[in-house]
Amino acid sequence: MNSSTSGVHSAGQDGRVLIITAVDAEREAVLRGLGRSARFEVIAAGVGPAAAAAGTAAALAAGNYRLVVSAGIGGGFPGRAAVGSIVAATAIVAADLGAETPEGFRSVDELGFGSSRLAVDSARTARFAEALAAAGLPGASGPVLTVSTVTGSAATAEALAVRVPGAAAEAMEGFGVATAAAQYGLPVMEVRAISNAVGPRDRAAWRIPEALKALEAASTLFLEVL
Ligand SMILES: O=C(O)c1cccc(C(=O)CC[C@H]2O[C@@H](n3cnc4c(=O)[nH]cnc43)[C@H](O)[C@@H]2O)c1
Repeated sequence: MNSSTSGVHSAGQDGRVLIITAVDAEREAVLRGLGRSARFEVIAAGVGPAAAAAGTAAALAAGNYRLVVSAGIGGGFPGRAAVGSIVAATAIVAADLGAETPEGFRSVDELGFGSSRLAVDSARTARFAEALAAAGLPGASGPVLTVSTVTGSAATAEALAVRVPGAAAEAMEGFGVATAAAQYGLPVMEVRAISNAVGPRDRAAWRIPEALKALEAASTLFLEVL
């Protein structure tokens, strides 16, 4: 057992909720919010959709879960999700999965190779969004994009917003987590605490401590909603 899977949340128990983060700082924020509840397992699986899918699949093969949640920090689309707010995904979209053509980007859907959009557990997502509002936490809902490259220009941000109408946030793991969950027939959710705006790269402007605090606050609501 490594440091990312050890602790009070790894006690064997049926029907738990599996929460996948990318890095340990996110995992620790989620654990602070959850307290000592044994209903949850929280694993830091690594950055990006491949690590997320592999880590999720390995956890699902080893345990008994009823729900999978992709959680962490993320970029918020201007006008949709402000820094410090919490986004509940209404869909999980692999926004850069496709082909570049002379006519522009073509998604895997258009290419006939599958779907770049996976459904979330809409009932639990709605309950979570209601709980955010009731707790007075700043929240937003909308599709959350999974990208392999963090957006770093206004042009890409605009292209993604056009590609996925209503896009609220982007991150790098949701589609991998959701793909693994789907293979096990399990419902999935994605929750992102916004650390930065999607747009021109300005790493110094990322508000990671604030986002981790928001992630911790959001995770307290998992106890009542999930
Ligand atoms: O440096 C730190 O202390 C630190 C603490 C927690 C997390 C990080 C990360 O850099 C995690 C990488 C993670 O962040 C997500 N993310 C955040 N903003 C964006 C974005 O604008 N576009 C795409 N992904 C974003 C992503 O899911 C990465 O896994 C550092």
